[in-house]
Amino acid sequence: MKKAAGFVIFRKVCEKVEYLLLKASYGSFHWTPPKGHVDPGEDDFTTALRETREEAGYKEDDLRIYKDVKKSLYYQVKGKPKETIYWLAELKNPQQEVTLSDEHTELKWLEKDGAKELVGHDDFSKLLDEFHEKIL
Ligand SMILES: Nc1ncnc2c1ncn2[C@@H]1O[C@H](COP(=O)(O)OP(=O)(O)OP(=O)(O)OP(=O)(O)OC[C@H]2O[C@@H](n3cnc4c(N)ncnc43)[C@H](O)[C@@H]2O)[C@@H](O)[C@H]1O
Repeated sequence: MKKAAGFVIFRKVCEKVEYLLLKASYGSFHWTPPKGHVDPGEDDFTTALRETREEAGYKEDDLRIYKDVKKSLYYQVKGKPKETIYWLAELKNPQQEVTLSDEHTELKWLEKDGAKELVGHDDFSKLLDEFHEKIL
């Protein structure tokens, strides 16, 4: 099965919790958190860190990672099954800007309901509700 891994990254701004979404520069121009394909021999967590560095410019030290808040989504891409694994992470410095790669054209920081609407997949909405409950 095709596998991807990444982080649902949030920041706290004036008591509000905002989630980071990136818009793909290809295909259906879909919005997701930073994540990407797990390379052969790479463990899922290493992939999540690598893809987040490549796609958003954030390093492990920039994040407060909730290692025990983790969930997989299962869906079909072009008729083939795919698993995408997310961990929850807080951006330590909410002012730190995203550096986009060529894989994305836009970014948004949105509160939970706006993020759910923009992504537009029920399983992601459920994940976000579950993760949101875990935020300290
Ligand atoms: N169509 C295309 N044209 C040109 N280059 C392409 C391409 N697709 C991929 N690439 C290349 O692949 C690279 C990306 O690879 P990676 O960056 O390594 O891998 P990825 O994030 O897992 O890829 P992708 O964006 O396709 O996955 P997602 O599951 O979000 O999204 C895959 C699909 O699943 C849908 N989806 C996302 N979440 C879903 C969910 N929860 N439920 C149902 N469908 C969902 C999305 O809307 C989307 O349609 C890019 O550099 C690009 O070059």
